[in-house]
Amino acid sequence: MKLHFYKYQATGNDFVVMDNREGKLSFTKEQIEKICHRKFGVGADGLMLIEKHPSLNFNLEYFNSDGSQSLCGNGSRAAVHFASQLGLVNGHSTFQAYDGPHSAELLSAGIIRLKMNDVKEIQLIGDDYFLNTGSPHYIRFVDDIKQYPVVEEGRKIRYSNAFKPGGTNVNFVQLLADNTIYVRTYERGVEDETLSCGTGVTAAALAASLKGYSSPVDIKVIGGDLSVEFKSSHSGTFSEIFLVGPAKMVFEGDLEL
Ligand SMILES: N[C@@H](CCC[C@H](N)C(=O)O)C(=O)O
Repeated sequence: MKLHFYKYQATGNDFVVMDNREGKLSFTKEQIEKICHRKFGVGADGLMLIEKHPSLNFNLEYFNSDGSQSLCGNGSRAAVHFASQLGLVNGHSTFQAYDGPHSAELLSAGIIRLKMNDVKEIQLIGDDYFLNTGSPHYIRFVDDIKQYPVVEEGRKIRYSNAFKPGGTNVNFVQLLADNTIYVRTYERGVEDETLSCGTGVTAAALAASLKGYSSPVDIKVIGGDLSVEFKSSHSGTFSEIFLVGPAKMVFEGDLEL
């Protein structure tokens, strides 16, 4: 079976994207693993299908490279860019994702401003934090982020009893000057460090607000720069959360399954 695909990257988080508006595509876990495999397939952190939705601009089905599903912030930004290339949206868009409906704006120079769903609580676990920004995220603040053993330490927390059976993504965050943070993420479903994680940097920015950082927080990841805007309440909830950053189509082609 020959399938047409588009390859996207959003601050280095990379995705295979397919147009499934005719509803003919569906993949097994093994097929998703093969498409996303960096030696035997196209290679990607995740696979996205853009589908019709009865009332919103489109439906987004997101799969991690192991076939599991969750909300992907960077993937959602890339999907909005792709939907605009397909002519499904013009500037402002609405779509259904894993955690519910979202809206987004396509700003100039391929920057997408994605509205995230409200966050109702941040749990304190020792000196660390846990919250859900559409996907579950554990946050640990560290001093020397560039040297930190992200995969080794991330894997321990991801598979720890506290987060069974679903597991969690794990973010290591260094507080920098000028309201800026550096984030490195171990991603569940990829089971490795990725170059960027949108829901992860969103969680990191909200946790950084508990340490005095204010909206918008500027974020550095291995794959580039992002920012997160939000409003916080005295009761510890967050609303009006936006993830802002670039997404780019890298190439398109046909793959054989
Ligand atoms: N890369 C994503 C997160 C994708 C989902 C995550 N791996 C999970 O399963 O929780 C992002 O940009 O948010």
